[in-house]
Amino acid sequence: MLDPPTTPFSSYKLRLPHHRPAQLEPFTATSVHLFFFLRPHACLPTPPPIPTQRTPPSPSSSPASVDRHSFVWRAKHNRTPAMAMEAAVERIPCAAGGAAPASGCGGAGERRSRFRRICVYCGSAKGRKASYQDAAVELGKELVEMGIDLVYGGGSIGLMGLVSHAVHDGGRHVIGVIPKSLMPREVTGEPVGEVRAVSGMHERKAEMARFADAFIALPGGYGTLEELLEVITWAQLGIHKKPVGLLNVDGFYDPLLSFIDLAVSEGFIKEDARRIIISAPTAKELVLKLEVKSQLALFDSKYMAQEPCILPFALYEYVRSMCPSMRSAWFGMIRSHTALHLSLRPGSLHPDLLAPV
Ligand SMILES: C/C(=C\CNc1ncnc2c1ncn2[C@@H]1O[C@H](COP(=O)(O)O)[C@@H](O)[C@H]1O)CO
Repeated sequence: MLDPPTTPFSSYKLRLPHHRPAQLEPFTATSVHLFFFLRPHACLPTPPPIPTQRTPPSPSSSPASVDRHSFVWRAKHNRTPAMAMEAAVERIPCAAGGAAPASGCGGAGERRSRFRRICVYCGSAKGRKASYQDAAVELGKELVEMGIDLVYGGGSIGLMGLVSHAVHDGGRHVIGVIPKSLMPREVTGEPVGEVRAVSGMHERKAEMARFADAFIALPGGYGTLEELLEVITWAQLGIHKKPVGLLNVDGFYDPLLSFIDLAVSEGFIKEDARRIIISAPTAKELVLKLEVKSQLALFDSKYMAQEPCILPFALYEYVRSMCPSMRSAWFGMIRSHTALHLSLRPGSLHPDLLAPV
């Protein structure tokens, strides 16, 4: 059973079945997929070989046929649901609501995220509202909490200074990538951490993107928007597969998101390209969503080609086990992510995911 929704997010725990057996739903044939979904990519087993003789997917698979399909898949991987669940729980980051592993969970320096380094784009000004500044510090602390290093545009002015100091003070590594022309202290202030000088703005953006496993934009101005839109465009073109997040502090990015939705409805941006952008109002939620998104991409590339019905069930199991207050956000993400797969196997989406959020 999960804690009531009033509990702070960081204190949610996923209960193992042997902790509260009476309150957990029985394992389903699909529980096993949680294991594969949550595993760090380095540990993923080799995907099953594509059979030479395949039955083509029926145009509308029933849930029963999906269960059968899942059962065959599980048999191939030779794991019981209990083994899978135990292993999966071990791998859930604590801040994501998972049970703390025996080794302990927390403290600066320990990496508990699948991301090694996140690139943060943000204002060289602080903005008018204190909430923007608070969010920059909160994001820095979240990176520390999750054991993630920072790459950013260098310098210590505005929100850039707040986030970089928070990460540096928390003991994580900070890389500032800065063009030589912006290096004078009177332009950008005194940077913390490692400073990498580059010849110009283009090289800077390429370097920042190369170092990062994911991107987050805090509120900012032209510079932030330009960096953000470029990295979204690169994702659209398939230049990278790293997740991109908007920290939508106090609805700062609502007008931009509305504009992008308009561009979708007017036929200038494709639906799936719209889904490149992940947004959340708090750093904790955003980092977690980016983790989920990153897992989705991994799961897709490893398994979807062979087993298109697995993903929706794996995700459903995953979300069901997490913080209730975030379920609707995740269900929305999963629904849109699986839209493509629905067209392959309509019966493969769990009915709960079809309900409005
Ligand atoms: C010329 C101005 C400030 C120069 N200072 C900057 N130092 C470092 N990085 C900067 C600077 N200005 C822009 N950037 C990059 O763009 C983003 C912030 O731009 P915004 O327009 O403030 O949103 C940031 O992510 C940096 O990478 C006077 O403005």
